[in-house]
Amino acid sequence: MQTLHVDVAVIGAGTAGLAAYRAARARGARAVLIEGGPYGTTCARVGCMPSKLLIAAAEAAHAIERAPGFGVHVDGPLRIDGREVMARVKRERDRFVGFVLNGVENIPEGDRLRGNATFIDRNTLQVEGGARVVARTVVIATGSRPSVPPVLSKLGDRLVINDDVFSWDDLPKSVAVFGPGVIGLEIGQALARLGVRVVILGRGGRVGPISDTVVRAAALKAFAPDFCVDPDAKVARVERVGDEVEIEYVDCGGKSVTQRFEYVLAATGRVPNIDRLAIENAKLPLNAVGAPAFDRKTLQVGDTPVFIAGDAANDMPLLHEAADEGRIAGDNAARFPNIVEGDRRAPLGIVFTDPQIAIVGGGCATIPKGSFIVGEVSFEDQGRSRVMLRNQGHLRVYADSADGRFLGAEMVGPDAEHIGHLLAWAVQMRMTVSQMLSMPFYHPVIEEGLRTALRDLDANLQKAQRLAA
Ligand SMILES: Cc1cc2nc3c(=O)[nH]c(=O)nc-3n(C[C@H](O)[C@H](O)[C@H](O)COP(=O)(O)OP(=O)(O)OC[C@H]3O[C@@H](n4cnc5c(N)ncnc54)[C@H](O)[C@@H]3O)c2cc1C
Ligand SMILES: NC(=O)c1ccc[n+]([C@@H]2O[C@H](COP(=O)([O-])OP(=O)(O)OC[C@H]3O[C@@H](n4cnc5c(N)ncnc54)[C@H](O)[C@@H]3O)[C@@H](O)[C@H]2O)c1
Repeated sequence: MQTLHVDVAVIGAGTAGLAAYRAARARGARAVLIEGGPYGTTCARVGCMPSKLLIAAAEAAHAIERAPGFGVHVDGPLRIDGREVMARVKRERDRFVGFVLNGVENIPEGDRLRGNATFIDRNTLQVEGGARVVARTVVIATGSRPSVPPVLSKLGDRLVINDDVFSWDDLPKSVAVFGPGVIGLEIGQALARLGVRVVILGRGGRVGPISDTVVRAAALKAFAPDFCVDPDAKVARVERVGDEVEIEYVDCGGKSVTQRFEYVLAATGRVPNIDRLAIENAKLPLNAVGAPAFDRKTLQVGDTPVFIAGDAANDMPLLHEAADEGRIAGDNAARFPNIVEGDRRAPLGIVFTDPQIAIVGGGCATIPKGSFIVGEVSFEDQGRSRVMLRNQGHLRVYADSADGRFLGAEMVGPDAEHIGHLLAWAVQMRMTVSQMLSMPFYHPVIEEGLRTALRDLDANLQKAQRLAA
């Protein structure tokens, strides 16, 4: 068996792994990139990009359905060709994957190892059916996979995950989505707008990444016309019957119903791929949930020569965070033991539903209770939003009650992807609410709604300061 001696071994050629490999190489390290599955990254193959392509088709259909509200009519019924929809999703997806594959092909062949890696010890990896790799340092960048609850595990080929959706040649007639998280809401709403009968059933009351109850209520109100989304559903039975799945549940009208669906989509969360690495052989320090304990600024696991990045780390399982973490981990793996802290950005999460959701600064659940003041605005009467018939949703903004520093926001509403960016930049620049209000606001724009929320926050800050004096 061949044994390779390298400086840095990166496990996983996804977004984090590719960034780690490139950062290690940039520092002059001899590095290898080990991949057990298909090249192309989760984001491009079955994640960010195909989901946004499906959503884009749904937006086109929805724009036609909304047009009569402006007095614009398309005579004749709307026709959605599921085969054409899926063909475009896959064609464009393949283009994005192609760019990643080109990048992988540019990596010297000797640096690319194929097969699943497992730990023999902290510095030694076995590549399944291939070489043994002895490395000065290792970067774990193995991503995540869907976690399927036992109640769905007996549905055979009627149970699908996100990967399966993007391999469909045609749209199905009906889908029951389990999990009103980010994936469930994005894919569920897109399918519903493309004419698929959809129900979204959750557990525990969560809606996407929202933690503010006012914003959560506004989101449920906004999504209601598209489908029944019950974040804490009472599901009595899930059973395969022939080529369908029969579900007995309490619907959004409070009625107990039994309905059949062509597919069940499991969107019930993702688990990091760290359980198939024989990680126990590396004797790494573990956290409370049994995962490697690491420093989020250096990505080092304890004081070991092992680093972790991307969804495998399960800190902020988002694309831009995976890229940042990969870069920091790869750089530090090459510098080891002289590691440095990398820059982390202000937290920002966006859900591409309609209306969109944005969570800035980690949202209100991450700010200690009693230490912040809230300002808010409803978009129902916001000028530009009404002009465009997109007047739904709510924005809540939070500031430090001691010094007026802006801390974050939660929003469901029009153009939340753009408002979210403005607000995340303000968090990262450590701006105060009055500094934000001194910035330009054009007329008539959706950002005027943001100004209303900031003015409300400013007034509430002043009130709190007067009361404290
Ligand atoms: C449907 C969906 C939509 C999404 N949309 C967005 C979005 O709009 N915006 C956003 O920011 N994020 C989005 N995400 C999240 C984003 O895709 C992930 O955070 C990101 O892709 C994680 O990158 P990664 O490098 O950690 O993992 P991956 O890209 O999954 O790479 C991990 C790699 O490791 C390999 N591997 C695993 N185990 C081993 C082993 N033992 N040996 C060798 N190789 C191994 C895997 O085969 C894989 O190629 C979405 C995710 C999904 C599922
Ligand atoms: N736009 C984006 O940035 C984007 C899009 C898609 C995915 N992602 C990433 O992928 C991650 C995973 O997404 P996800 O939607 O799978 O997870 P999630 O954690 O966002 O949501 C999972 C949902 O499933 C529910 N749930 C759990 N068990 C259940 C059960 N037995 N029955 C019904 N509901 C159940 C949970 O309460 C939660 O609401 C996200 O956290 C995000 O980081 C990001």
